[in-house]
Amino acid sequence: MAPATATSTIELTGVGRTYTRGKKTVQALTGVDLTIRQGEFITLFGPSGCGKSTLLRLIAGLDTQTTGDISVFGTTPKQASGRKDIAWIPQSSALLPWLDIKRNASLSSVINKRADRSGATTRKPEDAVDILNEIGLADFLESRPEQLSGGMRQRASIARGFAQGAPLMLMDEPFSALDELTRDTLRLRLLELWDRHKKTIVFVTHSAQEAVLLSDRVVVMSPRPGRIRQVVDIDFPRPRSWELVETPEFVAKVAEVKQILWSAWEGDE
Ligand SMILES: Nc1ncnc2c1ncn2[C@@H]1O[C@H](COP(=O)(O)OP(=O)(O)OP(=O)(O)O)[C@@H](O)[C@H]1O
Repeated sequence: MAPATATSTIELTGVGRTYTRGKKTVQALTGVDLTIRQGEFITLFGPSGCGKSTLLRLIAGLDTQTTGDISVFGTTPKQASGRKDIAWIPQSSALLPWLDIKRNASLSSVINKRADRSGATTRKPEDAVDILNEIGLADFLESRPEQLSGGMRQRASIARGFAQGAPLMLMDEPFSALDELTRDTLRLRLLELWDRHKKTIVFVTHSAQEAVLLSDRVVVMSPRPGRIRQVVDIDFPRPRSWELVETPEFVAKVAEVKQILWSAWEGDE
């Protein structure tokens, strides 16, 4: 395994994942080499079936690679997950319906007390109410999930992830079920939180525009078998705003990222 450097959070070396069901074999990922730096916002971008979620699940320790090595903060993903150093933000908010938003967002502090007492974790739990305020839910702390819109529920889910205090956050298409206007707002809110709380974020999306707006680097992937085509640096200054999206440079960068994807597909045929 490649040694993790002081500034690297995640090292993936020759990572592959093959699923076998009966006589059928699916090579979901092959030959993935990637180093993710501490504090980086990195996005996995590609079409359906290129292995984005598989890769995220491997980093989370929810699944195990068939080949290669993964190091998260110098240990296996499962060990990092056991230390509560990884927060997972799912596609749908997955809040507990019988708890109000404040209690939902605070839940991890209650659940993870044992890991905190062991002293092994590097996570620093944060006040859930502070983060709910930051993400614009100050007036809804006592509301239950069913009383909120889909966008508000997803905000609460993101707040819960940040309140957990894990240094690494894995986000699997967290905005995909939301309408375009809500997505636009939440993208910027997420960037503000990331900037203030200094997390490493690995984010999965189908949207080239979302990938370019949010990321320091975009990992462009292609399917059959799932692999990395190219890693694209996104150098636009931060903080980023909607004015950036209108600029010719931004539009050109989105086109460049899409072009890498299309050329990968043409190469497959
Ligand atoms: N548990 C599993 N058993 C068998 N095949 C699987 C399993 N999980 C994923 N696959 C296959 O692995 C490939 C990659 O799937 P994965 O969900 O990682 O892709 P994705 O890029 O996240 O797709 P999407 O954007 O649609 O979520 C697909 O061909 C999928 O059918």
